[in-house]
Amino acid sequence: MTQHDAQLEADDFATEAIDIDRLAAQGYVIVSNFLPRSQCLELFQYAQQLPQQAWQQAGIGRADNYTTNTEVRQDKIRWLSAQQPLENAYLTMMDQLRAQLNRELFMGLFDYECHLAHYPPGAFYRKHLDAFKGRSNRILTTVFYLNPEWHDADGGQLVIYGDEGQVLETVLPEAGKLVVFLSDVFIHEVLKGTRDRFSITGWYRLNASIGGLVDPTS
Ligand SMILES: O=C(O)CCC(=O)C(=O)O
Ligand SMILES: [Fe+2]
Repeated sequence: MTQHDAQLEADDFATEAIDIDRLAAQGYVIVSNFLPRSQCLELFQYAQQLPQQAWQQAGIGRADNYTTNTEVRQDKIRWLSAQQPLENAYLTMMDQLRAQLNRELFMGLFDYECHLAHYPPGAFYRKHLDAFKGRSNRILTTVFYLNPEWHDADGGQLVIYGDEGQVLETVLPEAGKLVVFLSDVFIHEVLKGTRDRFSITGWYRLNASIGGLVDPTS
C-alpha cells in the first residue's frame, strides 16, 4: 500500500452522518464529510472527463416557463440516471437518505432527482429559490460538492440567506460537503468563481403526478 492509498483509506473512515435534528430545527444542515474521500474523487474524475455533449446548458423554471437565461445561471448540467453505475451509486445512496428522512421526520418524500453541475470559470447562479410555496413539489434541496481543493480566493461560494436578507452561511464548495435545505424557504446564490466547479444538486420531491403524467423537471 502506498502512502497515498493509506491516506485515502484513513480518510475513508472520517465520514459524518447528517444531523437530522439540526435539519428539523433550523431548516438546513451542512455536513463536511458526507462521503468517503475515494468516492468523492471518483465522482470528481468522472465529471471532469465527461465529453462536452454529455452536458446541457441549465435552464430556469419548469415546463411551459422553461428558459435558458444565462443572466441568471451559467452552469452546465447532466441529469443522473440509474443506467450509469457511478451515477446509480449516488442515486441509491440518496434514496437511502430519503428513507431515513421519511422515517425520522415523517416527510413523505416520494422521489429524488439530481444533476451534476459544472460551473466554468466566471460562472454564477444569481439569488433564487428552488421552489415556490405551494407551487412546486420540490421539498428539500441537496448540494454535494466534488472539487478536492477549494479556497476562499477561488470564489464560487454558495451563500444562503435568511428571511431578512441576512447571510446565514457562506459555503466553500469543497469535496465531500453536503448542504441540505428546505427548497421553498432559503434564498441562495452561487458567487462567481475562478475555477471549474463541480457538484451534484438534487431535490427530494412529493408525488405530484396527475392523471398519469409525471411532473416535468427543469
Ligand atoms: O451549487 C450550488 O452551490 C447551488 C446550486 C443551486 O442553487 C441550484 O442548482 O439550484
Ligand atoms: Fe438553487
